[in-house]
Amino acid sequence: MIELQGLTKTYGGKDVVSDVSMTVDSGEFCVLIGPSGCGKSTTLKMINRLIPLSAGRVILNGEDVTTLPEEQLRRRMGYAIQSIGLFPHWTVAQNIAVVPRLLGWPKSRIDDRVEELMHLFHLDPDFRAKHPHQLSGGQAQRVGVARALAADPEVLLMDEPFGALDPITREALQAEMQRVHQETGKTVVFVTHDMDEALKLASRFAILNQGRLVQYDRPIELMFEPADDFVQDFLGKSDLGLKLLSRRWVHQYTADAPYAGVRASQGEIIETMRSYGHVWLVDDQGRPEGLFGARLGVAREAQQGLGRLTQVETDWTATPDMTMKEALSRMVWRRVTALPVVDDAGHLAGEVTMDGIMGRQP
Ligand SMILES: Nc1ncnc2c1ncn2[C@@H]1O[C@H](COP(=O)(O)OP(=O)(O)OP(=O)(O)O)[C@@H](O)[C@H]1O
Repeated sequence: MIELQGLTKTYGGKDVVSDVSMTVDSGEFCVLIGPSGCGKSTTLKMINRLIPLSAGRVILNGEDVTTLPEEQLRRRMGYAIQSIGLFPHWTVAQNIAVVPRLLGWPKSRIDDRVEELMHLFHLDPDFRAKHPHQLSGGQAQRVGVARALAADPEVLLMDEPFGALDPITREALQAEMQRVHQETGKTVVFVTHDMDEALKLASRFAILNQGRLVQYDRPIELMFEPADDFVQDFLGKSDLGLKLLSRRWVHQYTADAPYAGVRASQGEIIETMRSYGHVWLVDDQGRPEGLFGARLGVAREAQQGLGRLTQVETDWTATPDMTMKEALSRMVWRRVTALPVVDDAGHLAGEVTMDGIMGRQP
């Protein structure tokens, strides 16, 4: 666990990081994100004292980081950065072993650890003896992260570690990072300005603006309860809403569906529609056949009576295990504000609606 208490950095009389307080719990993947120049890197570098604090404290598992000897600090906090900083004349194995060697580990323990890390990062054993110039960008970055983890630190600090990579390599490394985080359970503090990357990796977002921490929350809370207009605008420019819906399921949003049997009288159907704004017509087996109302562009027509019946076709029903993003896409494509949710037998089991998406926090 890391506690930042009133972290402040002043340059030339101006606070570039101002009174940042937050707690990163053990095993958390915390992403520092915000516009360029908002103080992300400065905050990160103050955590491991690469930049001295102007005010505040950093507490690592109960101990004040400013009182830790340098050597302990390097052991307990791994650090990986975009430009990697591998030593060019050293082999991959020597580069990974930097901190263990500084700590005076015996050679056999170092060799074992290097092997373990190369395996963890899917680096071929042949790479042990290679030099950094013989590696691709992605391989070098893996070595950089492996090096940061070498002494099994309590915390891993990462400053835009994948920023310089092409999109495909970057995605591969993000997936790898996700896996390594799950396998090692490390506490990670990760700086990025890339919202996609943040969403893929973060369990918590720390959003900074002009040196201040404006919100520290889980992604879902950011979406439903942005702390202020800045956060709302910042997130609004990303497709966070859609990304979150891609991780939600239709069964989480399913509500009871207003319906009428095919044999229902016109009066009954109209009455249900008056109450709910739309009504599903189901056949004798309870399978949805048609929809009155809830179709964009026919609302006025529907108000005056039943309006046009929209035939339900299989490609716009939803199933409970479908993502909400897919359900929303079907709604948009079919220009309807409600989709029938059907069970395995095709029976009407409920509905998902545009209002439900807007109003519900599953
Ligand atoms: N050594 C320094 N002296 C003076 N000002 C500095 C120094 N280092 C950083 N700053 C200023 O502090 C502010 C925060 O910088 P920082 O690098 O932490 O931002 P960032 O959020 O990581 O930005 P980016 O996303 O562009 O990397 C910036 O306005 C920067 O100009």
